[in-house]
Amino acid sequence: MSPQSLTLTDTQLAGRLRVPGAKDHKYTRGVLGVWAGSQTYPGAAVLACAAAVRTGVGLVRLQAPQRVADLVLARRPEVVPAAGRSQALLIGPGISAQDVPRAAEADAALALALGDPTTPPLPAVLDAGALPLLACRLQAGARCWPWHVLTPHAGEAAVLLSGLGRRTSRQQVEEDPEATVRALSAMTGATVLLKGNPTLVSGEGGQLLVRLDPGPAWLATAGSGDVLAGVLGALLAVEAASWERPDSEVYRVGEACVTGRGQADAAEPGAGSPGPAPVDPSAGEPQAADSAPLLHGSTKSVLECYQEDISRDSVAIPSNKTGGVKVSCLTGLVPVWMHPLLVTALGGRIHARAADICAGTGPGRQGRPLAALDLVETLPAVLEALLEAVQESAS
Ligand SMILES: NC(=O)C1=CN([C@@H]2O[C@H](COP(=O)(O)OP(=O)(O)OC[C@H]3O[C@@H](n4cnc5c(N)ncnc54)[C@H](OP(=O)(O)O)[C@@H]3O)[C@@H](O)[C@H]2O)[C@@H](O)CC1
Ligand SMILES: Nc1ncnc2c1ncn2[C@@H]1O[C@H](COP(=O)(O)OP(=O)(O)O)[C@@H](O)[C@H]1O
Repeated sequence: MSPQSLTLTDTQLAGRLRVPGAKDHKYTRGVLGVWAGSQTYPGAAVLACAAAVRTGVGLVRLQAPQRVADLVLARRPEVVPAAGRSQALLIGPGISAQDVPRAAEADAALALALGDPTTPPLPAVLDAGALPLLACRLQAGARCWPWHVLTPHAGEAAVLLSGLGRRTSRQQVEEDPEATVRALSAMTGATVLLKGNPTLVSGEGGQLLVRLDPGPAWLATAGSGDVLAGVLGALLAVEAASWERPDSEVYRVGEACVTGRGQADAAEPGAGSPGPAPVDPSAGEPQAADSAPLLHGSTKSVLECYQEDISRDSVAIPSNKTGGVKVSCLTGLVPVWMHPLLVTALGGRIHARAADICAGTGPGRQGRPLAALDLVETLPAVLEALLEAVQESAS
C-alpha cells in the first residue's frame, strides 16, 4: 500500500504548540532529560540543551561528564546537571560507540525510554550515537512506539538499517530517501525524521509520509542536527507533560482505550474510521473536544494505549461535538495517532524557519553562512511568529 503523503501548513503544525497557562509551573510544562555530549563532542550537548531551553520547556536535566556539564552551564545556567524525573528524553547527540563508558550510559537511558514489562516507555528523541544502540536493542526483541522519534542523517540511517538486518549504504539512502524513511518507520515502529535534502518524516509503520521544507543548504554545518534534536526533545517533553492533565485530549483517549468506555460514550452512527485519515484543511473552525473529563486515570494508561497499538476503530474520544476517532487540532481535525508525526514535523519546520532567518534566505536571496548556535538564538522569534499565525487563523 502506498503511503499517504500529507501537506501540512504552518498553522496546522503550530496547533501542537502549548502556551503555558496561569496555573502552570515548571514541572507541569514538562521536563526533558538529556544524555548528550562526550569528551570528544562536548559542543553537541551545549547545542542540544540550549536549543531545548530556547524552544520553551519547564526544565532541562543533563546527564553528562563533568567537563561537558560545565560547558553547558557556562552557556545555559538554566540546565540542571543531575538525575530526576523527566517527561521525555533526548539521547545520543555527541555520543559515539567508540567511547564505551559514555555509550553505556546512553544505552541505560535508552532502556528507560523503551520501557519494559513493568515500566512504561517514555517519549524520546533518539539521535546520532543512540541509533546503533537502538538497533542492538531492537534485534534483541525491544520495540519502539510512535512517541519515539528517530532523527538519522543518511549515514546514520544506513547504519541503522544495516544493524536491523537490511544491509544498506549511505549512497542507497541518498538515492531513495522515501523508501528508507518508510522502511525505518516500519521496521522500528517509531516516527522517523530523515535529515538532509529532502527532509522526510514517516510514521504509522511507514504509512504516513510528510515531506518537509528542508530549509536552506546553509544548514549543512556542524551541529545543526544537534539543535534540531534539542528542539524536538523540548516539544516532546511539553506534549507529554500535557498528558498528565485530565482535560487533555490524549489523556482521555488513553482512558477510553483502557476502560473500553470511549466507544460507548461516543457511539454515534458513522463514528469511527477505518484507518489513518489525512489532515482535513477544509474542516473550518476549530472544534474543541468536550472539556468535561468523562473518565479518570493516569498517564500510564495513555502510554499503554499507544504501546499496545490498539485497534483504531475502537478508539473514540468521549465528545458530544466531534464523536468518533477524530480530535481537535486547533485548525483542523486530525486523528490522535497522527500527533507524534505532527509534533515531529513541527520541530522540523521550526528548525528550517530559524535557518531561513539566520541565513537571510528567501525569494531571490542566496543568504549568508549560518552557525548552529545562531539557530538557537533565533528559536524564540520563530515560535512567536508561529503562535501569532495560529491566533490570527483562529480569530
Ligand atoms: N560540536 C560538536 O560537538 C558536534 C558534534 N557532532 C556529533 O558528532 C558525532 C558524529 O556525527 P557525524 O555525523 O559527524 O559522524 P558520522 O555519522 O560518524 O559520519 C562520519 C562520516 O563523515 C565522513 N567524513 C568525515 N570527514 C570527512 C571529510 N573531511 N570529507 C568527507 N567525508 C568525511 C566519514 O566518511 P569517511 O571519512 O569514512 O569516508 C563518515 O562516513 C555525532 O554524535 C554528532 O552528534 C556533530 O553534530 C558535529 C558537531
Ligand atoms: N543540503 C541541505 N539542505 C538543507 N538542509 C540540510 C542540508 N544538508 C544538511 N541539512 C540539515 O542540516 C542538519 C544536519 O544535521 P546532522 O547531519 O545531524 O549534522 P550534525 O551532526 O553536525 O549536527 C539536518 O537538519 C539536515 O536536514
